[in-house]
Amino acid sequence: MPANSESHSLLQVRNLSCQRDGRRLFAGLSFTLPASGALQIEGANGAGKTTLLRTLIGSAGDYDGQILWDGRPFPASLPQFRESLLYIGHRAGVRGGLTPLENLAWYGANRSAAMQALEQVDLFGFEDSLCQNLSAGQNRRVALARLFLPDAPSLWILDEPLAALDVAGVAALQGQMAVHLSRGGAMVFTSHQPVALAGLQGIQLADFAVDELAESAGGEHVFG
Ligand SMILES: Nc1ncnc2c1ncn2[C@@H]1O[C@H](COP(=O)(O)OP(=O)(O)OP(=O)(O)O)[C@@H](O)[C@H]1O
Repeated sequence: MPANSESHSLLQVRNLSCQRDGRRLFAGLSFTLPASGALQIEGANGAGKTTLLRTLIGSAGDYDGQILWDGRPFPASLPQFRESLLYIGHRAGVRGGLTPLENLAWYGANRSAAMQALEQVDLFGFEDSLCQNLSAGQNRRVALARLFLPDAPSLWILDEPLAALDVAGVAALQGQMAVHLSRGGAMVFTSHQPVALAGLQGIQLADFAVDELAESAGGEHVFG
């Protein structure tokens, strides 16, 4: 089946536009993300990357255009979409008053799976420390450990996953992203840094900004 066929697409975005505080962040944004597709959203600070991700996960309903999951539009498909979604936001969702093991348990991981995931992100020995006593990079690793759990959901939406990671952490994450894609998973993420990932496609949000002189419509992009 061709990667860009309607039936094979996981996430479809059609003519998406969004504004905040009277300012249009992006307009005419269309893309299709199939299984094994990876898309990096790029743009300057304040360009609207986080707003776009929050729109894609169904947390911001004030947009124009259409978002479809598995061929069915939001909001009707949101329950099925959320079953397939692993979202790690800017603030990473790590509870400081819990340990790394307890944080992963909160997401449903058993002790054995959580320990293996924490080892993968090089947090062995820190599993019982309170996260509020760990560094920024270690807390980011706790959040990212969810990507190393078995049976991770098929769609990853990640806001700045590389932020605060050291060189080894970036390499480990890129490796796990490649594994996920090889298993038929898909991902959309923001990053100000280049990400080494075969087949990775990119969108510059500035290309979808609207100014007073010209409305840019980027056309349909198919990634995978
Ligand atoms: N709820 C909101 N109310 C008003 N303005 C908002 C809201 N959310 C975002 N904005 C504005 O929209 C713009 C885009 O914000 P966003 O966080 O999406 O940018 P970003 O591209 O992710 O930036 P960065 O690279 O700095 O993280 C900013 O100017 C921000 O102030």
